[in-house]
Amino acid sequence: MAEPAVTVSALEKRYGDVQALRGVSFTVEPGEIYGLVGPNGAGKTTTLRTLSTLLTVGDGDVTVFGADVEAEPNEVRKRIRYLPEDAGSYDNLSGRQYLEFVADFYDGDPDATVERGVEIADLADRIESKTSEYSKGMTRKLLLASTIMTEPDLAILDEPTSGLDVENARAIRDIIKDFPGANRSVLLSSHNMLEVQYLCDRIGLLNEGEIVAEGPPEEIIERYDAENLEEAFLEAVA
Ligand SMILES: Nc1ncnc2c1ncn2[C@@H]1O[C@H](COP(=O)(O)OP(=O)(O)OP(=O)(O)O)[C@@H](O)[C@H]1O
Repeated sequence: MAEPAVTVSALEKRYGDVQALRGVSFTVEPGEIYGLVGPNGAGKTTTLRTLSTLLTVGDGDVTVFGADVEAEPNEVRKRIRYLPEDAGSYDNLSGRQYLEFVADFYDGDPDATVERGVEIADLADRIESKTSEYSKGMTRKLLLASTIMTEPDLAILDEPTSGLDVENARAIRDIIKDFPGANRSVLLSSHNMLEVQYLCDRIGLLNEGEIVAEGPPEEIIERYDAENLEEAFLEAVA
């Protein structure tokens, strides 16, 4: 079997007195969209930031394509791109200039990378406008495009559609759904149950630092004899 994109094993994390993660374990397979879903404060961002090598591992083991995030962070960084929930672009650059700026950090033909980004962002001639003039939805599309235009093996996306209207959220979801290939994976977080049901091959329901249920969304719904994922979540934490 192919090496997992991600393995998280018994991950614990504490911030002072707050126990944010209490033994979280899951894997993400190549080609898979995996969603961590749960309420505010469940530990989603903490998990994603640990995988992205931005936080130390408290306890447990975390690997990305077989590389340990603490022992080999540079190996991990070569394979991933991380889009934080609160990411911004540079106000004085146009959308295209921002994509050019990002493309220069990565291998590959920068022109081809930028063209891919322009196509993914799908902002028509507004790609030439300064990003300070973008709406929230336009900015998010640009940032998502800049994240996946470099074709990382693993895209880690924190709340990719948070705060967006229905149309922009749908556009972002479609971009994400189109991204994985045989060897490319997506790990995303969301508190939107409908979103993960639409997007994800498998999900982990995270609550108070623990995964309370895991599997394909339909299987979880069936397991709890629920109408939808929201109801299944409430059953799982009851
Ligand atoms: N830098 C920090 N210092 C102290 N506590 C923190 C810090 N970052 C997160 N926490 C705490 O850790 C827990 C998990 O937070 P985290 O941000 O990982 O949750 P989340 O599921 O991403 O939430 P949200 O959906 O609101 O973004 C929360 O109790 C939070 O208050």
